[in-house]
Amino acid sequence: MEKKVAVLPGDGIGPEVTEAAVKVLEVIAKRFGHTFHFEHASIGGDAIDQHQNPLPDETIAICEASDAVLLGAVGGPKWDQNPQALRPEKGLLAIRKHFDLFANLRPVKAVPSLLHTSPLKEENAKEVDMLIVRELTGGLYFGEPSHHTDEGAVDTLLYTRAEIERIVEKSFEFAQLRKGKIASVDKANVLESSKLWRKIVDEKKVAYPDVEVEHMLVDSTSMKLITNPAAFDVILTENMFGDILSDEASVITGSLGVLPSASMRADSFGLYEPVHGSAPEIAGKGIANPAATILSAAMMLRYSFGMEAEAVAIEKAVDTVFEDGSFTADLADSAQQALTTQEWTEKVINEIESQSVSNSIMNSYV
Ligand SMILES: NC(=O)c1ccc[n+]([C@@H]2O[C@H](COP(=O)([O-])OP(=O)(O)OC[C@H]3O[C@@H](n4cnc5c(N)ncnc54)[C@H](O)[C@@H]3O)[C@@H](O)[C@H]2O)c1
Ligand SMILES: CC(C)[C@H](C(=O)O)[C@@H](O)C(=O)O
Ligand SMILES: [Mg+2]
Repeated sequence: MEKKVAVLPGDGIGPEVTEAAVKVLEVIAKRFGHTFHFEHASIGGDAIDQHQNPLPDETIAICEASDAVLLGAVGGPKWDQNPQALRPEKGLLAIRKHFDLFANLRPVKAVPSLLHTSPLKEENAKEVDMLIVRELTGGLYFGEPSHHTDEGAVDTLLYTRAEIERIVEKSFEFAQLRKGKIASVDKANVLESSKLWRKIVDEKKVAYPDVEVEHMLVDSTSMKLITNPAAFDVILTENMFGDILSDEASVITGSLGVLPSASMRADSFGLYEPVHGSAPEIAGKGIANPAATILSAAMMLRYSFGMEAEAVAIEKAVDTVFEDGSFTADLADSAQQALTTQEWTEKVINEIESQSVSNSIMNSYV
């Protein structure tokens, strides 16, 4: 297959981790006989510096001409004092909105070889396998009015029925493919938008009798994520709650550096990015963990290109490298044992290449 991928490295560690993921995708292309065309474009602070715009038209055009987008991260102290329209984060919100990427999938799965780094007791963490389905193009992030003066400030939490219905349906579809359990997380004891959210979840669940639904409040959910994370299958929630709960859930698995994400719309086009940000304090040192971006690339292969075997090849290689005890600094026991971003990526690449050898040996016996 031939596919076009727009690569938006962004800021901080973004360029380091996207470079790693592109290298892995190139190896996958070679091993499985595909052609991936990569076109790089700017977003975030990088785009502000070059074009005075966190999401230039040229970047949108490159993404529109692509089958999927791979993004690193945006933001950093350099742009923190900029006016709102020139904040790197605006570029990220704008690209999500422009492409109508309403469904943000954030899988959180315990990796046995990382459990030593989790602050949770091993018996609590080891069975964790959840999918956070976060609404991504509505809610507080986009509601108008939204502005501030020195005397006051306003943000607006707005959800339309249609916006809620489509994310609720997505979460039911995913629950049917998993353990059939949804925790729909809201703040219906206070927020009007959450009351409508609950009503729509209840309406929709009639069509999915095989799925069990529990409504949960976001405050106690954040506690249960720590005390009993294995109890969750699909967590369905709105934009802001999903942002916070996914960073919290990353702690269970050991590091924010291993959590991937996919942002999808109704068709197969998607944007793939790590859950983490631009980590400015470690940027340029070559020590960032590229696993989250490499695993996001695997999600791209699965959801945008329908390449399941290729996605599994990456996921297996990442697991094997962790099992071998190879870690970047965020997960290593000591600085001496830590691999650089490049060294760790090379291990994943070698692993994929050795899978190819064992597969061809297998094939020669069939
Ligand atoms: N999707 C995105 O582009 C995105 C997401 C979150 C934050 N941000 C932006 O990133 C900037 C920094 O935000 P922050 O510090 O709150 O969050 P962050 O996710 O960048 O970092 C949080 C912590 O995790 C560590 N970390 C994150 N990714 C890592 C990796 N791959 N390897 C090793 N360690 C890693 C960092 O060093 C830091 O200690 C802000 O400007 C924020 O707006 C962007
Ligand atoms: C950078 C920020 C706008 C973004 C968000 O809140 O969605 C980030 O935290 C994320 O999780 O992707
Ligand atoms: Mg976040």
